[in-house]
Amino acid sequence: MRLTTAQTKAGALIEALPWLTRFHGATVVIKYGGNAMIDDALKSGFAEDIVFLHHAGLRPVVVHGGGPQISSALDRLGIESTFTAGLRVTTPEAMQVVRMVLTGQVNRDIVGLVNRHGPFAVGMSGEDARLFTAVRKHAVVDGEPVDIGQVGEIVKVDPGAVGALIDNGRIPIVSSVARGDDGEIYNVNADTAAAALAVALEAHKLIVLTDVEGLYANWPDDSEVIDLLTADELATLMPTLSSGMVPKMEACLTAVKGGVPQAHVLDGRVPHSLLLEIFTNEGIGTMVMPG
Ligand SMILES: Nc1ncnc2c1ncn2[C@@H]1O[C@H](COP(=O)(O)OP(=O)(O)O)[C@@H](O)[C@H]1O
Ligand SMILES: CC(=O)N[C@@H](CCC(=O)OP(=O)(O)O)C(=O)O
Repeated sequence: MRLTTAQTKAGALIEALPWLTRFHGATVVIKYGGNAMIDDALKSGFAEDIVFLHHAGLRPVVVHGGGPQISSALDRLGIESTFTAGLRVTTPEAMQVVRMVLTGQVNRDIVGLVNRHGPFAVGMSGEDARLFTAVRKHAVVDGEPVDIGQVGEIVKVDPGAVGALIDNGRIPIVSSVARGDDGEIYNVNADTAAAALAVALEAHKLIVLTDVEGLYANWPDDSEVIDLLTADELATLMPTLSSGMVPKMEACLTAVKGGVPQAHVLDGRVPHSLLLEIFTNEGIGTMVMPG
């Protein structure tokens, strides 16, 4: 029997039923960033997905980065961007730009896109209500600690304000800037910040959107995506990973070891990848599970 278009659509909705049941009330922390955040149509689609999750009874929280946007702002100001071990070397001057771009620009853009659909999104910085407290982080290169400026390592998360917003029917949108008890502000990698928040909120899932299909088994060869791996398998792989995948997979590992049952890396270039991952039987991207 040939299915009509309407029947195919009904089939897709019914496929979502067990997942709607399973994830009703679940807190999902979504890291949105970088290169998945450049295209306008994808950005609008991302906002729709977040609102869809909200209406479907999940509790979405967005933590965002904005590395490419920071780099172009620094470039316009004639400030050079350098990275050590995947982290931006952040001078006090660069830190002002990081804060301005992440909290003042990227955060506002995402809040605006979500709020096209209703009064849901509330933007926050990790500095607000002491959400993220950080200390100065040193990168390690060839076994030696290297000063990378005002880059922060999160040592404490107070998720109270985020929880209160969710309980109030809002969708928190959080920039990855942290405060220190020393009075400094710190630039935190957004993957790392998302993992720390997922653990503190006891989230059911951490989803990291990026600009590749998932973790490739033999990078730079992109013919095989690892669809599932345990935390132990990932820990073994960690020393072999490079560039932007290091903080991403480290974030998945931290989340799962911290009690989050599932952490995913998904292709943010695929329209509605969030919905495909959460509400279809196949799932997509790379999933990390405990064990
Ligand atoms: N094993 C791997 N699998 C997939 N991507 C990898 C791998 N190793 C390194 N990469 C690189 O990591 C990049 C993702 O990190 P990054 O550019 O920091 O992402 P984002 O901008 O989404 O935060 C990919 O575009 C790819 O170039
Ligand atoms: C310390 C550090 O490197 N911070 C990042 C923060 C933004 C970020 O993580 O953005 P993406 O997720 O878009 O890469 C940076 O300055 O680029």
